[in-house]
Amino acid sequence: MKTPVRVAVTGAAGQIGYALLFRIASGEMLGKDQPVILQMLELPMEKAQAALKGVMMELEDCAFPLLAGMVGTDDPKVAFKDADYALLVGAMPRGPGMERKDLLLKNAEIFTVQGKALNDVASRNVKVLVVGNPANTNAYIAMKSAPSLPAKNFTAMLRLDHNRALSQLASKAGVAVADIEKMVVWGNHSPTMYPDYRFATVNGASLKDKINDADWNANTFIPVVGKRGAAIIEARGLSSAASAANAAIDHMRDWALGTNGKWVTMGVPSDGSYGIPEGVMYGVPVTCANGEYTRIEGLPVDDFSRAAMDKTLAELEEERAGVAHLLG
Ligand SMILES: NC(=O)c1ccc[n+]([C@@H]2O[C@H](COP(=O)([O-])OP(=O)(O)OC[C@H]3O[C@@H](n4cnc5c(N)ncnc54)[C@H](O)[C@@H]3O)[C@@H](O)[C@H]2O)c1
Ligand SMILES: O=C(O)C[C@H](O)C(=O)O
Repeated sequence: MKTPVRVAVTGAAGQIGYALLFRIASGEMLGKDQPVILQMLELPMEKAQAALKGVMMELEDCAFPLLAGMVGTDDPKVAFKDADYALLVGAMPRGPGMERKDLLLKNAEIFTVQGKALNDVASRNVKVLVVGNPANTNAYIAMKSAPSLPAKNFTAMLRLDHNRALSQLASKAGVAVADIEKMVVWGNHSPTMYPDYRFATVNGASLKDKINDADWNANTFIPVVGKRGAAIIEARGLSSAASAANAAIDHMRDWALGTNGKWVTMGVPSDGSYGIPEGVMYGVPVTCANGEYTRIEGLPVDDFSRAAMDKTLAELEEERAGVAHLLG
């Protein structure tokens, strides 16, 4: 049996937490031979802590063979202590009348505190995934608040967008999701993201050629994927949870266990390639092996793509400027 690893999850009593924790404890994220210790963070409010207690009781009742321990806390330094993996899900939701800017600032406070706590107490190899919105900028804030951890350890979740794009493409082209390779989603996890299937293949053949519909790409595919989160909220009255948790599992599993050469999308601090300034937390195609991600470099960028990639970059730069004064 392997030594247990420590997995911190924030917002553990929320919707995504409820769809996520049981799958981590059953081995779907890190493998069926990897014991885990769950370190769960919730707000100090009585209701949140009571709900967390209930989730922990249910985890106990599953008698998961891989669940080697559990910690429930309202203290980030307890939740992140020696954490090998940290899934930052908890965030302040947008309330009535709240501007995007207000949301950004409220979350900036949360992710500054959590970034500092990770910096102080987490494993030096901790792999951090930020799910809570605005995910890219929250990840950027956490990264900047943790100067003694490598910047590459901080990532933002674009995988839900990647998976949404795969399903839309599979349905349009009448092919199996599993047969599509080399899909990319560039930029911010927001409606400005740019899902890009120029390089995608199905069983080795070009998917773009097979679909051959530029109008569908610009006027249906890109907006449908970009606005899918809002469509789910409209339909359910709540934001996506099971699919978001599933994407978080996909992201962490691939990062930890590898993709066997398959491209996946991760929001990672830019290395300056593709004209994206260094440090911006931007969705790019990667492969993963041996616990590390490697960007796919050198893809051609045509005029349409340049405009789309710059639009989502401009939004990220605006978000970054909005929180710059908090980051010192
Ligand atoms: N990146 C993505 O693709 C994606 C997809 C879906 C949802 N999301 C985002 O994920 C976040 C969580 O969604 P949800 O549906 O689970 O929300 P939720 O409101 O059901 O749960 C969030 C939980 O986080 C807790 N929380 C808030 N601030 C916290 C803090 N500082 N520390 C610890 N816990 C805290 C709350 O008490 C709550 O229990 C939201 O920001 C949502 O917009 C992102
Ligand atoms: O779109 C949202 O606000 C929720 C979430 O980020 C999603 O993409 O489902």
